[in-house]
Amino acid sequence: MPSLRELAETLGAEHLGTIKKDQVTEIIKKYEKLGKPIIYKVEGSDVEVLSALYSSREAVWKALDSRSDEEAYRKLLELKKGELKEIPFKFRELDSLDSIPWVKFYPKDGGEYQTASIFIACRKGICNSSFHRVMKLDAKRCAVRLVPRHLYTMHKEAVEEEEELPVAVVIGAPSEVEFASALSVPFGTFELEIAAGIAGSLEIAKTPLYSLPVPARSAVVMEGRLTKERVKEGPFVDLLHTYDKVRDEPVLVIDKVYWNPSELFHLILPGGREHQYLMGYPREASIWDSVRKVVPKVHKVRLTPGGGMWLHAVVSVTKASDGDAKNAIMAAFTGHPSLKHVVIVDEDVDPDDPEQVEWAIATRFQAWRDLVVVNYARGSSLDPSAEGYTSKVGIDATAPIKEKEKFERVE
Ligand SMILES: C/C(=C\C(=O)O)CCOP(=O)(O)O
Ligand SMILES: [Mn+2]
Repeated sequence: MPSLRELAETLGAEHLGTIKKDQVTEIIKKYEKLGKPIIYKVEGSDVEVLSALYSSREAVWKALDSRSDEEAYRKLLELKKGELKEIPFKFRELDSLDSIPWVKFYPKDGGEYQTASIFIACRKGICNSSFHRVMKLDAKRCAVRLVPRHLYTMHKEAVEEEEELPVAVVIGAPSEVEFASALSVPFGTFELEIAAGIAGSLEIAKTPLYSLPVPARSAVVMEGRLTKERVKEGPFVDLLHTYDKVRDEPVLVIDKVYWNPSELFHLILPGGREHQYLMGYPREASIWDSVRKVVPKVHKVRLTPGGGMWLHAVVSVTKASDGDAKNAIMAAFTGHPSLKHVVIVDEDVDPDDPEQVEWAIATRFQAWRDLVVVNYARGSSLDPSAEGYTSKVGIDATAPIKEKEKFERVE
């Protein structure tokens, strides 16, 4: 399993030296457009940082040691458990939270944040690894956004039993760990074992205070406790490039901060390409898996950038019967419950080309026949237009099978 440093160097990372905190956002944005990873330091910290790593589809393939979407999707979907090999904990202790880089990425963000922070917690025999953004409150305390999934449940149960939840926060973990921690696997499946399955095996070390398993080849590990205390977290620019609202979220009290200087710390630009690929790519895999069960062939699944690689998908398929496209719409919504709008196109339309997709809607779609609307569905917490429920829309922009000639795209 290559470390983030090895992967970044393979992808031709550019070394930038030290940059000022208020330049971080602009610089990452610039290099994401170029599809080039960068290695740098942020003023005030000795920790070496990596950004713009997953800023192209090819970089994601490389990270997952794959040569196509199908190969990468299969690795993410297999959910095969691999061996966790324990080695000694060799990190060096840092003075405080202030020794690592913290960045306020956008003017109205609620504070300085960590964005590549993976939380590892174990409780009652179940371990979990998942991404959660962290907002710094002071030298010992942070606020953590717990989207209602597994860590949220573990913390809720701990609070109900009047306990705190010990956690390890890992930053700069190998790619397989990052992608596995962005997956939506059943509760009880430990994402680090899935990362080990993707990579073959995974070296882990147990943290000194709480004995939590962390990837040994990571840059920073923090040990702390998720408490019952709540504070305002946010606003914070999310995948959709809007300010996610302020919520009351749990306080994380930090006990120890450790550093492994041979690995690279990771800062992900909120709402940037890397954020979209890391969160969206596993959901593409899940849509692909769901749709391929109901149509003869799925050619491409694209969670499109305008929808934050989260709310909008275009899927190209080969149909066996004309009703297949409607089933593909329903399958896509099942594969990714946060999906809001999906367009199904034929194999002659490229989902990567918005003009071709629009052409398919213009020439092959009739709303009375091809529009699927599902009201009062569960949508994404990120959608500022949703009020409790979401309306989901599916567009069947495929041509009738028997009339291919009439709908031919003439080049
Ligand atoms: C992907 C999410 C946050 C982010 O990375 O900004 C969480 C959104 O989860 P929903 O289930 O769509 O509410
Ligand atoms: Mn989980």
